[in-house]
Amino acid sequence: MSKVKVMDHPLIQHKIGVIRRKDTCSKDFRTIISEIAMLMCYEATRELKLTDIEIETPICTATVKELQGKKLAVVPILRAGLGMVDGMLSIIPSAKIGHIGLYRDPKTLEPVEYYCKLPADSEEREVFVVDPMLATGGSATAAIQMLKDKGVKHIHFMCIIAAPEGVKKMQECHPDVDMYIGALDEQLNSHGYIVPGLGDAGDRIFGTK
Ligand SMILES: O=P(O)(O)OC[C@H]1O[C@H](OP(=O)(O)OP(=O)(O)O)[C@H](O)[C@@H]1O
Ligand SMILES: O=c1cc[nH]c(=O)[nH]1
Ligand SMILES: [Mg+2]
Repeated sequence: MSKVKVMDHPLIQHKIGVIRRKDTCSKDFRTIISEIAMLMCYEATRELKLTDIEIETPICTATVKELQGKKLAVVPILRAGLGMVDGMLSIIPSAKIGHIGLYRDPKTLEPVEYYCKLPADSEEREVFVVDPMLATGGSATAAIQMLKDKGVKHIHFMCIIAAPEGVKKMQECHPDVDMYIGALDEQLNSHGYIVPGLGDAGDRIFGTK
């Protein structure tokens, strides 16, 4: 069964409180989404493996730690996932970026695929799929299936707000994928929006509604 880590860091919780407010403007919303993504990335990379290497300091030879093995990739689910990329790159600047385009059909709530472009060596990378919202789980499970179909094996999922329905669907469909969640909310409403949530993350990031 996948590991589910709900963030308890006070800075993350405070910032999530600010983006939930309906009067937080697009500019502030974008900035804070990026800051949360950076803080969550710090937590989500806590278990990356290290190896010892020998280096020369200006004083002597020393054994230091270096990230071992697999390189990293960040894969945002368009559009809203784009808002998390810069924050993550600010602390893992060498990560490659893939893009998966999916939108949720407003009537059926089913994900509709429109784009997929991944780094050439994604199969060898530790991939972090990012999207601020996990609602029914349709988009995240479909995106992760697209990655698996292309041979990606080491997948983690990061979202800022999750509904219990989405977490359950992820665990059923992808029990091998760890989940890092900023806040676990109560439920979905009849339109498939997370309650209390923060509304439509993509629209709030890009100012489209
Ligand atoms: O778990 P689900 O029920 O699939 O809902 C979550 C999805 O809905 C939102 O995207 P949206 O369809 O609004 O696209 P957008 O990012 O382009 O706004 C959100 O960013 C997720 O991708
Ligand atoms: O609450 C929700 C649900 C899906 N997508 C969003 O952006 N917000
Ligand atoms: Mg949207």
